[in-house]
Amino acid sequence: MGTISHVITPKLTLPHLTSSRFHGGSLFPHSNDRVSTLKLARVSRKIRVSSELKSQTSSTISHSAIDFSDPDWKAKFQEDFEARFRLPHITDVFPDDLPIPSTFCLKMRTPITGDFPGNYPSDEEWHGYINNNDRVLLKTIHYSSPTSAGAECIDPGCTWVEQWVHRAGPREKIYFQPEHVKAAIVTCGGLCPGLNDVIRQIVITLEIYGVNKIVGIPFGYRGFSDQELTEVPLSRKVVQNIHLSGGSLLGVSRGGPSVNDIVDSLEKRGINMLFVLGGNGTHAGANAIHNECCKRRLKVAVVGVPKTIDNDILLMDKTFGFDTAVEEAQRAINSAYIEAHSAYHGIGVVKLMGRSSGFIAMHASLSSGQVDICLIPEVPFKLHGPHGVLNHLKYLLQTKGSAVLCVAEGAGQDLLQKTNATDASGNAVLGDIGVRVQQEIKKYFKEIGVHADVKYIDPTYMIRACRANASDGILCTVLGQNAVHGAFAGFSGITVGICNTHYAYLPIPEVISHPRLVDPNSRMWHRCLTSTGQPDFFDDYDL
Ligand SMILES: Nc1ncnc2c1ncn2[C@@H]1O[C@H](COP(=O)(O)OP(=O)(O)O)[C@@H](O)[C@H]1O
Ligand SMILES: O=P(O)(O)OC[C@H]1O[C@](O)(COP(=O)(O)O)[C@@H](O)[C@@H]1O
Ligand SMILES: [Mg+2]
Repeated sequence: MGTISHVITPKLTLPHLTSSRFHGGSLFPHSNDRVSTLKLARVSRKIRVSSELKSQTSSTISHSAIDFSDPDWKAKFQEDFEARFRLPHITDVFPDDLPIPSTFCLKMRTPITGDFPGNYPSDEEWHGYINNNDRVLLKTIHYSSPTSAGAECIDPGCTWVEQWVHRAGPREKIYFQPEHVKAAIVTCGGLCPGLNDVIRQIVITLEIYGVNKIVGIPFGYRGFSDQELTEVPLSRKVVQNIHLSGGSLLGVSRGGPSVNDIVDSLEKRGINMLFVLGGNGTHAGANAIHNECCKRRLKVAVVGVPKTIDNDILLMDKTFGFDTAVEEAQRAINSAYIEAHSAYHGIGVVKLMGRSSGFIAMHASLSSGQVDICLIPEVPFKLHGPHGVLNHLKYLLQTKGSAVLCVAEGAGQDLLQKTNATDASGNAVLGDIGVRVQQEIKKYFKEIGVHADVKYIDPTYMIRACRANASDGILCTVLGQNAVHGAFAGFSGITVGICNTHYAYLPIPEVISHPRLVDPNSRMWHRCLTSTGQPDFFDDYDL
């Protein structure tokens, strides 16, 4: 694809009180500056972010290697970007593989007649296909300066550089004959609302292409090696109503067999399309499976659908299940609020999931409007001392009579004893910050002789075991369908996500290089601080 170059020439100017229309100049000299100074005084605590965190919150690229004195740096950057986001394809390994016309054509397949190859669509023109050169723009804001809120600039001058990724959807030509496909679906890691919706859509879409060998692998990657676990045959009939309940029809697990064993199992079972639903770990596994299949010259399409309520996958607007988890968390926060509000000097503490990313806690706090203190892993805090959480709670009891604190499970780990323990997937087992915060609050108020009625709510598993809400239901539907389109189009080692409201295919390594984190200098975190009214819980010299 050629590079499309844009010159930003702002034609639309917003009417402003300082414009010449207002005779005698501005009614409010420097009003803009003053308002923003006042407003931002509370929220613009530019948090000193470690360089590690900085690189993790900016979701595209490490720019340190770019030589900006080179007049061609922008073209080179875009070329490099295009190469990085190129989608691995079956023809990389099988260059002689020829595509056939797609069997996905809604016009031809309503009602589904089922038998192939006799029912391939005719030559009739249908405009429902995505062109392989279609692209989605990854970044849509032109920041005029690196100091603009949330700016993600590539060069010090904040040059506008377009970053295009591949558009998801059905292609006119496909690389698998439906009658030769055996498709498998596997769900790994922890639960997440919407898993059943995605399974359902994958099955339904595969059937529309004409696939009739579809199986589920039980209990995550473990199902590939455990002899006691047998494949689950899947069809539209089986999955018709599964989205009405939470969990996964197939079950989930952490840990499991080696990549070699998984690929052995794929070979033995004759699986040539694998749909992998999971988070960072699962995708690392999916990419390794894809690489191993390439190495063994197996024609297998491995396509991921990102699943994580933590919303910690890079580049995407959000992952499915996140919205539902935030919504479900409202019930816990509201209960904490009612309890705290109804008690004399009541303090409600709610612990929410979020291993390394505080998105659930931040969004749930923002959404509820009932939280006074939100603590997330990305922002350090102190419990004790004049600027600590406990002193602020005392202030809240004095001024409001009650308080609600929402803490993400990965927050404040520096305050807890490190265990070095890991789960079966190798994820660090975290100390319980919710319990610790609760204990410290009780101890503190006892010590200072102030009455405090502390209620602790831990809805952890409740927010992820529920059924997907309507908006997640739609997201799951589109992701599931696009996963199948991606596999039939011959892509492998890819995943599907929503980027700037459009659906895109992304090479797996680009989305899992590190967990996506809340940027403490982002507008969303600032909005959260404005909403809760909380101060900084650390001093500059603490960092
Ligand atoms: N780096 C990796 N390479 C291969 N497989 C992995 C890797 N990390 C995790 N896995 C496997 O992926 C599955 C899910 O990983 P886990 O971290 O528990 O959940 P999630 O995918 O939600 O992050 C597990 O079966 C685990 O063994
Ligand atoms: O008890 P489990 O199953 O290990 O799950 C706990 C973890 O699951 C999560 O909800 C999601 O993690 P995954 O994306 O790895 O599944 C984390 O927030 C949490 O730490
Ligand atoms: Mg994970």
